[in-house]
Amino acid sequence: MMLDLFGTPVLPGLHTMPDIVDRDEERMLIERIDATDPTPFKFQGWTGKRLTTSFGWAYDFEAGRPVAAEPMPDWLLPIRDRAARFARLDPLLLIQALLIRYDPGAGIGWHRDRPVYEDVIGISLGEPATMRFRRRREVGFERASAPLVPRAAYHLSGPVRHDWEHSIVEMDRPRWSITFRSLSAIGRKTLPR
Ligand SMILES: O=C(O)CCC(=O)C(=O)O
Ligand SMILES: [Fe+2]
Repeated sequence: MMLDLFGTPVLPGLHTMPDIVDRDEERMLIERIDATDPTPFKFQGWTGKRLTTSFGWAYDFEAGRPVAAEPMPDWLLPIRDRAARFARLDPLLLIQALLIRYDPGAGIGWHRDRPVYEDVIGISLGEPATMRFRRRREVGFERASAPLVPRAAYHLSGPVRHDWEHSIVEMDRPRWSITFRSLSAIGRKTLPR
């Protein structure tokens, strides 16, 4: 994380916590993610190298809307509860889980998460990575970055979630992530019940 002289996060709304899972849990979660048979992210005929499985809700990028997905499996619920405690949220508010496997050569391009979602809490597994952030300014972009430490959690809320875009550069070695999301006010109006 970028810090100023007083150790204050430069990106308001970004919070991190080391070791939200231990090494045994990391191994278990990676096996579980792989066992869900994650599928390539598809968008407008383009197939990405990033493999994903969604629980709770999935965002259908082709249709441009959220669709219901399988409920979160039992093995994921204690992890969701831990993520919620870290973010100081009621675990039941985390209605979506996205499991991602980044094979070598896979990354994620510049984006903001869909507006139907509010809080984003991520857990990094496998290879260390860097999350890059940028925000448009009158001239060019303001930029920042934060390390994604294996087994650590990050929470994107407020300005870093709404005003900044984020991306992860392609890596040579595999990384997995689990992200949990709560609904936004827009999402509460949009999602079918
Ligand atoms: O892999 C990660 O930690 C981030 C994934 C991400 O930005 C997303 O799914 O929107
Ligand atoms: Fe994202």
